[in-house]
Amino acid sequence: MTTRMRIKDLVITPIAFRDPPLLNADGVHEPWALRSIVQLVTEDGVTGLGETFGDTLHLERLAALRPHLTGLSVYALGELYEKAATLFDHAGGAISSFDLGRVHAAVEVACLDVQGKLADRPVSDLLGGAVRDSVPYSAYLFYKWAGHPDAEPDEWGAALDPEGVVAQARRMIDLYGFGSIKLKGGVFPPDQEIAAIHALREAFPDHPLRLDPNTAWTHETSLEVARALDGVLEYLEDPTGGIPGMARVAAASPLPLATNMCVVAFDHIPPAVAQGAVQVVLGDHHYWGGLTRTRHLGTLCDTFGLGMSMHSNSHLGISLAAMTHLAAATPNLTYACDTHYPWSAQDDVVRPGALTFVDGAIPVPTGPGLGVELDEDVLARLHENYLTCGLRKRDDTGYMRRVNPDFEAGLPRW
Ligand SMILES: O=C([O-])[C@@H](O)[C@@H](O)[C@H](O)[C@@H](O)C(=O)[O-]
Ligand SMILES: [Mg+2]
Repeated sequence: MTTRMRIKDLVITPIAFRDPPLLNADGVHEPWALRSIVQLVTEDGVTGLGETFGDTLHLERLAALRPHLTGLSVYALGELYEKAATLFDHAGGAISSFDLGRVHAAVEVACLDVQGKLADRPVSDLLGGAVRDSVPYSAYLFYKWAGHPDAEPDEWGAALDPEGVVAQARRMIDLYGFGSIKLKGGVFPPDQEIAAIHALREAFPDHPLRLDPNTAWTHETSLEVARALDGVLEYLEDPTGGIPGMARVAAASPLPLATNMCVVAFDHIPPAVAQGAVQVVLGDHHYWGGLTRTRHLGTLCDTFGLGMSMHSNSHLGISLAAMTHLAAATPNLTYACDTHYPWSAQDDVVRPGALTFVDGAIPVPTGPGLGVELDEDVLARLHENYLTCGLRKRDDTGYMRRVNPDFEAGLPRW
């Protein structure tokens, strides 16, 4: 094996970037979002990039895996998975499939970036080849405060009622050209969120719409909302919790149900399919063990007649590039992908130019690997933010409670 293929080191840099006060069922986003940037270096000095979570437990797992990567081929993805599974005792139940997937994904994406660079091919080619030249994303709207407490209002302003939500949609669509819209719900009583969806429908008659309350509703409320928005939404995302709960709603819902909460690992698929719990799975390579495994998820969704869409959390451009290659190579990705990118674009670690929205879609990068370059100066600045911001784990509920001590976190809320 040539040294070009063998892993010498994995450099993991935790970072923090500005995040607006976006509201959700758990609370509100803190002023900083955590992430980490992965640089996988081969013995010959080829570097592969990855972007992953930044919470302490995940960073500790990556640090524990790091010495076991030395000498491994960047092509040995099966061996990589087995090493991580053994190290964290997946068979003995010490780590869930979901958490193992998170760890594996962090390294796998960087391996694919190296593979692409060695072969002088884009990552989409390594995943079976792009079936589309560009990947559509949706405008991901959030109820939000005008600014963080004790800070100036941000450029997006407040969105706390249907008018505010429509104004946010208009700004985001003017800036990026998105052709479909998702509203993060679970924040206000359901009738207010139904009113916001109707306002969006009136303002944007041709945009497919989605609503995602992150399990804030009971079975009865979920069905009431599904019936009220029948013919208005393309799907309803995670109205209630758990596979059996979703199955109960799905049995009577006129709308298809989607999830990124009750089906997040391969072992969730058999019960979800057997119970008819969901009609659309939102894949996410950061959860599902990387790009190759999420591409396999696409095939499984196709096999079982499930639609496929893509989930997002706060992220930067390395993740956006990876998502774009994956979505480009997944034929049955039947919906525009979610992305938080407009909320964090100002702080990107990727040099400008490789990823640009055109009419709400990202043209698939054609350069070798992920096709993006790291800006080391921005990385250093965001790492400094991490060192000084004091956050080590996302805590939307704790932050909300510091502002509003009466906030009740229990779900379902309505
Ligand atoms: O960023 C948020 O507040 C979202 O609610 C995120 O945490 C979810 O994971 C996600 O976007 C979703 O679709 O559920
Ligand atoms: Mg969701």
